[in-house]
Amino acid sequence: MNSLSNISCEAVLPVTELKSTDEIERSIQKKYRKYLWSPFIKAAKEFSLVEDGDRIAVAISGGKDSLLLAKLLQELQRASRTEFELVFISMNPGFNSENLENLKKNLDHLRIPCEIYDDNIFEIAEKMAKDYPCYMCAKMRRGSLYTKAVSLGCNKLALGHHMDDVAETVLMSMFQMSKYETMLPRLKADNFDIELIRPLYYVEEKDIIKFTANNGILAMNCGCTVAAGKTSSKRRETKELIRELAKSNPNIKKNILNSTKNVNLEKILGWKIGGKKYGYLDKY
Ligand SMILES: Nc1ncnc2c1ncn2[C@@H]1O[C@H](COP(=O)(O)OP(=O)(O)OP(=O)(O)O)[C@@H](O)[C@H]1O
Repeated sequence: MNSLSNISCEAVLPVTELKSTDEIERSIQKKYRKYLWSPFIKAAKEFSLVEDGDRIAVAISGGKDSLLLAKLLQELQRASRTEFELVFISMNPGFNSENLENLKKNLDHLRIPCEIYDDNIFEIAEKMAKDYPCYMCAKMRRGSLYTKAVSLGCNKLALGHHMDDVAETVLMSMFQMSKYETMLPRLKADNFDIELIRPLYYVEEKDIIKFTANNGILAMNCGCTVAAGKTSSKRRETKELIRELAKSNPNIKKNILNSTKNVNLEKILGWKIGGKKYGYLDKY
């Protein structure tokens, strides 16, 4: 076993015993309708994420976000007139046996018929980029999931990124890379004939945590050193910053996300389209 897979982290712990599958499924439409179902539907409609004839691979990491993503898409399939197929896939990057057993237990209890396949990216990421393996790991994970989804005949791959991930990404681009851009809710994959969709785009992480903890689900919290808080992570710093700012501005995450819908190009110094750079002085 490699060291990335063998560290425990601050957990989202259940605050009750595990609820029955029926109860958990019902809670999506009842107790959490406003916080989970409605924002999920809003994003699905606004960005046409799910369409007739789609065959969607749902990427399950075993964490709280993708478990909820699977349940929401199953519920949509049950409730909507749109005809689409779902295929659930989980890449085992070298999880320890405890995590793997828990993942299988959760999939079984939540009635998610998921194929778990091995791709030992932890070991490779750690060898190639020992101090900051995140980037390498994420890149390899994306390639692995695209390849698997395409091999299963899927035209879309659904990921569990949520509103907090989006807001953090916008700030990280500005603070770390001096550029303004966001994580898109739907995009064509580079080098693969597949689209990536993010149906939790408008769902807040705190509501996913409530759903998970109050239904007694012990989701996988992290399978690696970085998520366990052992290595410096810019994302963690940014999350902390937004949390701090939200104390005086509760709308901060929504505002950051919405700012990417309201870019006033007349008050921007420079921008890029199709790899070409433009500046506001071009028209003078
Ligand atoms: N090992 C994996 N197998 C399949 N899908 C994965 C895997 N790891 C990540 N994903 C997909 O990529 C998304 C983003 O990954 P990330 O590691 O940022 O997860 P996260 O924000 O902790 O979400 P989650 O709670 O679902 O783990 C996940 O929600 C999931 O859809």
